[in-house]
Amino acid sequence: TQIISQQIEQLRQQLRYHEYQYHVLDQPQIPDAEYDRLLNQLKQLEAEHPQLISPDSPTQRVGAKPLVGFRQITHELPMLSLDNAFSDQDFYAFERRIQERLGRVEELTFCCEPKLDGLAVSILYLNGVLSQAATRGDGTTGEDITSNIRTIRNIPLQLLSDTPPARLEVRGEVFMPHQAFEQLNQDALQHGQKTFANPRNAAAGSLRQLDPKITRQRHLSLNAYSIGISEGVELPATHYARLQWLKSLGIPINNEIRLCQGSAEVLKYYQDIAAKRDQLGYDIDGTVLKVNAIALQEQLGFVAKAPRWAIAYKFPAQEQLTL
Ligand SMILES: Cc1ccc2cc(C(N)=O)cc(O)c2n1
Repeated sequence: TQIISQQIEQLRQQLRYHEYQYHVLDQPQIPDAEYDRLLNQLKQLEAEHPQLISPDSPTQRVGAKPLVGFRQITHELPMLSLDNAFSDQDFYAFERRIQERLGRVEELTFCCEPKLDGLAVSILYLNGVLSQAATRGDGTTGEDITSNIRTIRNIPLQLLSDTPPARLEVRGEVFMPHQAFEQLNQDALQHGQKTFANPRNAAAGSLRQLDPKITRQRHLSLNAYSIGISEGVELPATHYARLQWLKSLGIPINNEIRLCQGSAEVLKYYQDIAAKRDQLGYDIDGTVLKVNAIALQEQLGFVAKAPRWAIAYKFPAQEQLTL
């Protein structure tokens, strides 16, 4: 069965390539019917040779049996939330704080993207194979939703690289496009089931299904927005380049991501996205604006979320008594 296993491996590579062309580049090379034919051919071969089935085969998307509950997963790196700006003034103040902290004057480059209104997830690839996925949860601990994440068609079960990193944690937003949301609520109405108030709730409800066969029917989508853990790879020096790198591995990123030089371009981007908000086909609730250079990100670090309801009122520094 050496020939058979070669046939199976060749079909798997073909299917992964076409999934990448369709879901990541939005440039399918073959009609859907041809893709389905290849997938059915692989299913047939695997059915005849079950010992050759592997979890990263494109046929292994629909998870196993329903879970009885979700395992907890602790994120090695906390998944952070973002501070908010509500006006141009807030953005100018944000940029000024950064410049002061960096002691710089020249313009900053920002990586700008729409802020998807879904829910944040963490997906771990071990040697290029999708091994574990979790919800953001409270930022430190989330729920294991691996079997549900595997059913999302634009998430690759295996990275498109011959030399994948030993460990790569992809962070991104899972969302339900408007078309899928309308379809889901229509079906729910016809079957006397509860409808969802908005795509975000629908995505959350679909990801927290115990039965992956239900999640699979919900037509969710992922857009990656950052890298968590990475081991065994030299990452690019800017956020934008890292997102392009993820895309080259077969991880879908949003196609409205742009680099902007200085605050004027950033605020123009914000207006551009606001203007096209209703044509995107999915819900967004703003934009996310990040300093592009990773070295500057590391220099700036994070501010632990101090409570807004408490303040320490300090005494003036005491003059050190010289004895
Ligand atoms: C660091 C971080 C945290 C949450 C995020 C959330 C989104 C989003 N909802 O699209 C995009 C980002 O670039 C994010 N980046």
